[in-house]
Amino acid sequence: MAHDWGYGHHNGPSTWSKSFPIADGPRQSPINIVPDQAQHDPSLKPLSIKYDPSTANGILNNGHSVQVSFADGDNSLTGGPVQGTYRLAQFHFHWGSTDHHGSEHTIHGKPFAAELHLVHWNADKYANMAEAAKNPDGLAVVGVFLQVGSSNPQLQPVVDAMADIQNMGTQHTFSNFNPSTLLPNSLDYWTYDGSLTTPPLLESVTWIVLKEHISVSHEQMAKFRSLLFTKEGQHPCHMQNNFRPPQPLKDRKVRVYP
Ligand SMILES: NS(=O)(=O)c1c(F)c(F)c(-n2cc(CC3CCCCC3)nn2)c(F)c1F
Ligand SMILES: [Zn+2]
Repeated sequence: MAHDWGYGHHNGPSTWSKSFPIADGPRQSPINIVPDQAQHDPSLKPLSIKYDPSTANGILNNGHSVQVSFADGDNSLTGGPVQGTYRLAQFHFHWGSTDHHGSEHTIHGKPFAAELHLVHWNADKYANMAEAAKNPDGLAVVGVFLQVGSSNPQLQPVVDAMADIQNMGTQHTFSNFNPSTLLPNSLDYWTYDGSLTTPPLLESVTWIVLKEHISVSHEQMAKFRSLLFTKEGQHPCHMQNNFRPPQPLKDRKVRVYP
């Protein structure tokens, strides 16, 4: 069944529950994070992230975001709230039509201009990403807020590659890129049990949202918004506001490290 979900008036987040009833489930993402209500937990560990830049193997406009994928390799997320080793599959972004909104998670109800998601799957327990995504401990996504300010040179290779993937369905080679250059200095985080923020909205994600943001310039954000939701030849529709709003916390607690 071809899904035509998107972020428009007729196929956006408020319509997703029609095809994906889990949209109203008990552990949906994103959420609003209230720092003073987050709980300390002595069992939480520091995050350990090690990536191999040689495994970057392409950049894609999938009609929902810009995504850089990685070949299976020595890209590990360990420690933090997770047990075992999670392997990086891809990273992508969500952003707004202005610099004042666009992130998926919010802090005290405040959105950032954009949010980077580094998607990892539990390689100790599952054979691949698709298998992992069907299990409650299958995925771990690191979320990093982007705040508009000075230009971020570490983002520039991704921004430059956008010229080659303007239309939905286009991809380009993208190699020798180390996504840890996109991480802030501090790996302090909030964590909670959640879901994919796009259909199929599977409730298989341990979310790890970093407290420290990275910078992005207004001009770099304009390049994100130059991407298109639409295919070549279709009436062009700029890729922006590709974020799901915060979902009910329900019976969940947010924990904080340290
Ligand atoms: N915003 S998010 O929550 O970080 C986020 C993710 F974590 C994802 F894993 C995906 N995702 C979706 C698939 C198809 C798989 C197809 C097989 C079944 C699982 C999904 N690949 N990656 C995704 F699109 C996304 F937006
Ligand atoms: Zn995402």
